[in-house]
Formats: sequence, structure tokens, C-alpha cells
Amino acid sequence: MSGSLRPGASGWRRAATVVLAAGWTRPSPAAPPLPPLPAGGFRLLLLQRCQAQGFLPGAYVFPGGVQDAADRSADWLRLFAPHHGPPRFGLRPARPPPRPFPGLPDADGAAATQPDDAAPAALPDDVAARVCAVREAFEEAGVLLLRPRGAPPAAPEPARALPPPPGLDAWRERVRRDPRLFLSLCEQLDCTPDIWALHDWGGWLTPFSRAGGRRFDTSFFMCCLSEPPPVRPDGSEVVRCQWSSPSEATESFMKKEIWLVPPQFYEIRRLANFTSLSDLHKFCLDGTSEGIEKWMPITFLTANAMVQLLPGDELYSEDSEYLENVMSSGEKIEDIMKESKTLHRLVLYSHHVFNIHVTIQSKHKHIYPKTYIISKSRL
Ligand SMILES: Nc1ncnc2c1ncn2[C@@H]1O[C@H](COP(=O)(O)O)[C@@H](OP(=O)(O)O)[C@H]1O
Ligand SMILES: CCC(=O)SCCNC(=O)CCNC(=O)[C@H](O)C(C)(C)COP(=O)(O)O
Ligand SMILES: [Mg+2]
Repeated sequence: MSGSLRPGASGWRRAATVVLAAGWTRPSPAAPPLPPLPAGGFRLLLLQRCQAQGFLPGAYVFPGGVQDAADRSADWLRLFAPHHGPPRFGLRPARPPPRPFPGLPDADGAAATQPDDAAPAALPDDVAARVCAVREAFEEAGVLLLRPRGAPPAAPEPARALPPPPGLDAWRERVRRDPRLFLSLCEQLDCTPDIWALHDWGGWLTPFSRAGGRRFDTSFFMCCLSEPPPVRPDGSEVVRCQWSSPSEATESFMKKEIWLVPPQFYEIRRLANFTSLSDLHKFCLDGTSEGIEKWMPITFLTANAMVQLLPGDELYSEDSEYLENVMSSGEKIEDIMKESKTLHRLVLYSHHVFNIHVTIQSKHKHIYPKTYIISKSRL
């Protein structure tokens, strides 16, 4: 039996998610009818989680989920062979791992998660995480981020999803029930997961909110697609989808049409720095070459707002105490902000009113969002 990487004593689950950014230049059969974008623009795929979900019900997220033992199975080796194999499967050399938050069980914060079946790990962590993200995109959205075996790499062009072959719905149901069957589907299609189209982007560790709460150690990947693939929410875990540019998603969030949680809001604002898909793709190909950052926000409760502090902020403290604790103050956020200069934080006034303050330089040649403050009239 396959098994998700179940939480160990610490409760952490290893997860992976993929931000799909699709070019929107010319009419495409799969593109929903949406207003034109500025030349070269792109839209992101957002999926709404069903209200019955135990974690983030109703939120709009990128496709993703918990890693399964099947995602790192030795069986993938024969599918990737003879063109690709250990140690890097044709990927660039591994980036230095993210700096761990003190007190987390291992370098990437998820040593407590072990495969149920104790199978030997066959794929490197970052390859298994890509397989997981590709499988989740298929399960949740019906998007096949696959590449025919032996096909030359799409880079430097943005990738293309595989057009859905007949009978795919039945396969999706089977894979949802047993993630090991994703490999069988790939075999039948003579494809591999297009791990080369998924670029390291960053990662988020769920902040502490309450004792025993679910915590994810999530790797974020970016995938640039030349055009939007057809998307069909599974209707169970995911009930709706939408393609939105970063500015459309921000507007939609502020109008309360969609609800985003801080990591997704931050990533959408970060992506607002890119004016075209080709800029974003170029950045992915040569931008974040020096390392990956994985952040655990620290929750700071003030008299009138909840703040999510990020590394580099002057109030952020890399102290293991904050793995399972929040900070708090009886002061108003406006008074706290008057005293603060070195900022990397989200200020959450309500479910749909978030500000981002960034005055620090990005690390590893990555890019951070610009400070984003919504007008007082919306508060
Ligand atoms: N129809 C549904 N209603 C509520 N939760 C659902 C669901 N279908 C799937 N899920 C939940 O979605 C999670 C799987 O997400 P993913 O595959 O993206 O990791 C599982 O949560 P648990 O992790 O709590 O079991 C699963 O129970
Ligand atoms: C203030 C409250 C928060 O910020 S909660 C932050 C939640 N986000 C994360 O934990 C990191 C990113 N997580 C995700 O993208 C998804 O929630 C997921 C992929 C971990 C979801 O996994 P699931 O198995 O439930 O689909
Ligand atoms: Mg999911």
C-alpha cells in the first residue's frame, strides 16, 4: 500500500505545490474568455479548495498537496531511463538547501515525516517533490505536466501541458485513490513527469496557530506554460478554478471574490514584478541560481491586526520558541510600524485586507514583492 508522508511526532507534512503561469497572447481553445492582457502577459492558475477540507477550506491555492511514498519510488528510475537518471535526472546541480529554522527536526524541516512503508528513498528530495507537484496538478486540475520520454527539453521555450488523452477521467479517479498509479499512467502515455519545467521558487512552512494544528513543509515550484491548458477541477477536493494575472488576483481578493492565505498572497504580489511570461521564464532559467529560501512566518498579534513576520524583518526571531508560539503586543500596528525600519512582513487587518511591507534586499538573486499598501478607505 502506498502512503502519504505521514506526520511524525512534530506533525510536519512534506508537501509540494506548483504555480502555473500561462501566456495569454493569442486565443487558445482552452483559454476561458477573459479580458485581454498587456502584450506578453500571463495568468496564474488558482484552485478553490472545497469547504469540507480540514485545512484552508474555501481558500484559493496553487495546485499541490502532501507527498506520497509513491512519489519517490524506485520504480520511477526505469521510466526516466535511459535518458535521465541519478544523481540529478538532468536537472541542474542541487541548490544549497534552505537554512533550517532552529528546532526543526532536520535541514528541510521534515525529518519527522517518513514513508509509511519504509521503502528506500530512490529519488532525490527535489525530484520527488516535483513528481508530487505534477501528480497533484493532475489529480486536482486534470493538467498533465508530462513530457514524452526522450523528447528534447522545451527550455528555453516555456513548456506545454500534454493534451488530455481519451479516458483520462477514469485514470484521474484511480490515481486519486492510489497515487502509485500515476506511474502506470505515465508508462501508458510513454511520458515522464516534466520535472525540468518545474523551477525552484521557494518554500513555506506553516506558521504556528494552535497546538496540534496541521503544519506543512511545502516546496514551491514555478512552471511557465506557453498557453493555458484545459483545467477541470476534480469537483471533490477542488471545486472551482480561475486564471488570473497577479493584478486581477489581487483585485479579486480585495473584492472578496476569492480568499487567499498569506503565502499565496505574497507569491502573487511577488509575481506582480514580472510584466511578461518571457521575463518570468527567463528569470526562472537563470534567476534563483544561488539558493532557495523556505520561510516560516512568525505570527505577531497586535491590538488591531495580525502580522506575519518573515525572515529579515527586525522583529523576526530565529528562536525555536516561535516554532510553537506566537508573539503578541497590546499596541496598535500603526504605533508598532512607526518604530520599525527593517521590514519583511504581511499585515492582516481582516480576511481580505492584507498589506505587505518590504524594505530588505532579496537573497539568492530572488525577487521579493514591492511594498503593497491598500488605501485607507478599504480598511
Ligand atoms: N471531497 C473532499 N472533501 C474534503 N476533503 C477532501 C475531499 N477530497 C479530498 N479531501 C482531502 O484533501 C486532502 C488531500 O489533499 P492532497 O492530495 O492535495 O494532499 C486530504 O486531507 P487530509 O490530509 O486531511 O487527509 C483529503 O482528505
Ligand atoms: C495565517 C494562516 C496561514 O498563513 S496558513 C498558511 C498555509 N500555507 C502553508 O502552510 C504553506 C503552503 N501550503 C499550501 O500551498 C497548501 O496549503 C498545501 C499544498 C500544503 C495543501 O496541502 P493539501 O494536502 O491540504 O492539499
Ligand atoms: Mg491539495
